[in-house]
Amino acid sequence: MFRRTAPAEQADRLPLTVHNEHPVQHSIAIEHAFDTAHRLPELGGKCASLHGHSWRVRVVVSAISLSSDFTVVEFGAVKAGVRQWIDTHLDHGTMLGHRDPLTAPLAAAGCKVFRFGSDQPSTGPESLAGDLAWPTVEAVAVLLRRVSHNVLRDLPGAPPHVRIGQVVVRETRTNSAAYGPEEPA
Ligand SMILES: Nc1nc2c(c(=O)[nH]1)N=C([C@H](O)[C@H](O)COP(=O)(O)OP(=O)(O)OP(=O)(O)O)CN2
Repeated sequence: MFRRTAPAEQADRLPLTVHNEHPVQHSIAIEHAFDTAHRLPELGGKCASLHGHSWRVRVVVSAISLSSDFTVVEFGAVKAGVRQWIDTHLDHGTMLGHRDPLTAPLAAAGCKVFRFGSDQPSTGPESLAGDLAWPTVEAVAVLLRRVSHNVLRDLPGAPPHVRIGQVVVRETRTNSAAYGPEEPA
């Protein structure tokens, strides 16, 4: 015979869980698009040639409970911060490995260049990709999760229980990479 594990009148007061493992979470997501070139010489073939993509990024922000205004965090503030960083450092620019010989001529021609894998700057935007040797879509997802984390950290009055969840970066209609905790089912 089927038996309840708790009396019905107590059930509403039990902690909410999914599969008894993950706490139930609230999450929101913001998206942005940017047009940026890259090349991946270590992969060889056509990826070694300088080429561009219309990239899309989706950033999940999650919280175990809502703030007093019944939000995880206000959309606009997160979106503005992530968009501003991407538009300043990546959009209409070129992402290269730091030893890529194209870096110097592109920069000399006044083109925006963002170097991955450069451990030279210990601060500044490129330091966020210092341990990422090449601008693969996987590495761009790691970079943009770090960027999103910093945006959230620097929001005035950011609630301490709010976290950046999974970041998904899409470089083409068929190719994408995700980084960060999976969203609870
Ligand atoms: N794991 C990864 N593999 C590849 C990456 C990457 O970042 N991570 N990047 C590339 C290239 O950037 C390339 O632009 C995309 O490659 P590919 O899908 O082979 O090319 P198409 O978009 O032209 O593919 P079609 O679906 O045939 O049009 C390669 N691999």
